[in-house]
Amino acid sequence: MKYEATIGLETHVMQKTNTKMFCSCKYEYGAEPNTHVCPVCLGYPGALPVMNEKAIELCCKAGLLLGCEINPNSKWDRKNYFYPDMSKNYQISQADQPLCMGGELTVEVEGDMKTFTLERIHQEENAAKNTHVAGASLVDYNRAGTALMEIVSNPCMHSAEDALAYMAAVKQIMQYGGISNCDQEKGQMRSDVNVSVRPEGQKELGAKVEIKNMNSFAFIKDAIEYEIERQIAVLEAGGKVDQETRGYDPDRGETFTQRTKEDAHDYRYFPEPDLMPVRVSAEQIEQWRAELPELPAQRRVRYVSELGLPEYDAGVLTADMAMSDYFEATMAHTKNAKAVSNFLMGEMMRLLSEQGAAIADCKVTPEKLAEIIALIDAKTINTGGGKQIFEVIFNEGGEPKAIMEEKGLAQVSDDSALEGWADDAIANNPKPVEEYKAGNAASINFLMGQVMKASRGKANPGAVMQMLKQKLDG
Ligand SMILES: Nc1ncnc2c1ncn2[C@@H]1O[C@H](COP(=O)(O)OP(=O)(O)OP(=O)(O)O)[C@@H](O)[C@H]1O
Ligand SMILES: [Mg+2]
Ligand SMILES: [Mg+2]
Repeated sequence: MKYEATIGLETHVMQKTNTKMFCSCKYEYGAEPNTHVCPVCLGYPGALPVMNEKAIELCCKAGLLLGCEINPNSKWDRKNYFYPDMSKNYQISQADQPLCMGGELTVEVEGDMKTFTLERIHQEENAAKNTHVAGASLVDYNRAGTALMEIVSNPCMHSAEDALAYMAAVKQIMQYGGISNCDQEKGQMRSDVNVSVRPEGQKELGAKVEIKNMNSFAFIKDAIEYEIERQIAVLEAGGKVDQETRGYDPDRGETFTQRTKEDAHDYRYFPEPDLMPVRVSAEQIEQWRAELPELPAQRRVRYVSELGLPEYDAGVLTADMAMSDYFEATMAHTKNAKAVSNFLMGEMMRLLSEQGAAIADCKVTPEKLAEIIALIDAKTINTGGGKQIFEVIFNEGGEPKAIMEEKGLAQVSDDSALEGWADDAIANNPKPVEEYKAGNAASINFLMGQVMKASRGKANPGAVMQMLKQKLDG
């Protein structure tokens, strides 16, 4: 029998707010444990929560970026559970009236464009961080109460590849939108992965297994693939898949039972009596919409249609927001988009990856790159000279013109110098000369190479080619 897998993701994203969701404690990653806490986020009796407006703005903007409807009237609920990561014994969340509803995302998966739909995005507060050590569990409440959104997809994905493409797109959009840094190593983006399997053609979805709190894309891929196979094997053996929560063991590449059968009802949600409903006016939504940044997909289209870049370049440049911002900044000082793109995809990416550096710390500023390109366009230096200058500035800093002079990189177009090198190349290489004259046009490239070498890369290649042709053809 053939089976179809179905996947739905609940993606938790920590928003970039200065303070926590319902109190004025700061959140600082890596701070001394339990130093950013107060009666509200520790849940002392009688302490009253106060809503963080910035978090509401970021959640709504995330919704607008993902095509959601913004709910003008959402409300808060308590999700009750007993576990030390939430000392109040409930988490403030949104049950039936979330801030954002619906939404969708179109992404490329292995060459096909696919649209995945969202059920909702709701605002909630984060739980504390538990660390389990031998014989004990340690709790750090610094993270408790920080602003966290949950982006819930519909069960609309069918493979690990779908899920990864979806998550990568969500991450990119959150980063571009300034909603979150989505640093997975810092737990800023974590997903609960829901997987089920059904015989092909069956209408109802199979029982779902939820793998909670996954932050590595690689582990999510492995866990989904393992789980699909496991569930198919259960069905093939005539068994029934239990609805349960499973954990993923990265060392063994397997999932294992954590908790069986747990339903949303078990949490016993009830309305939060200490907070007013959230009212968002139509004017406010329009103002936020107007503030939204351009997304990678929109930038890609613009780079092709307005700047004339190849699709490939546009895709590479927009994949990383910092790279794309650098490209934009350079374009403020030059009109030569292709030259900028070539430098970024070539020298810049090579040097950054060789040195494990970040573009934000790069000594070649957008202004300096534009200046190097201007020197090339004016034929003051050739492209090779430009690359040398780029690398020097990248490593040591400095000014393009000064480095050009210091290294003697100014291009030689002067006829007498070129003529001397061309004559030498012809005299010393009778074989390629003969081949060229016999009709093998490509042989001239060897002679060209000799002249460039003799000039130590400084000859103007166009002028050299012209000079050689004149001598050989004439
Ligand atoms: N049969 C199924 N197979 C795969 N995924 C499913 C299936 N049914 C539901 N899902 C997915 O499971 C997720 C359910 O998330 P939701 O937040 O609504 O409930 P929950 O898991 O009970 O809540 P929470 O984990 O936040 O306490 C959604 O992403 C949905 O797409
Ligand atoms: Mg959920
Ligand atoms: Mg869940």
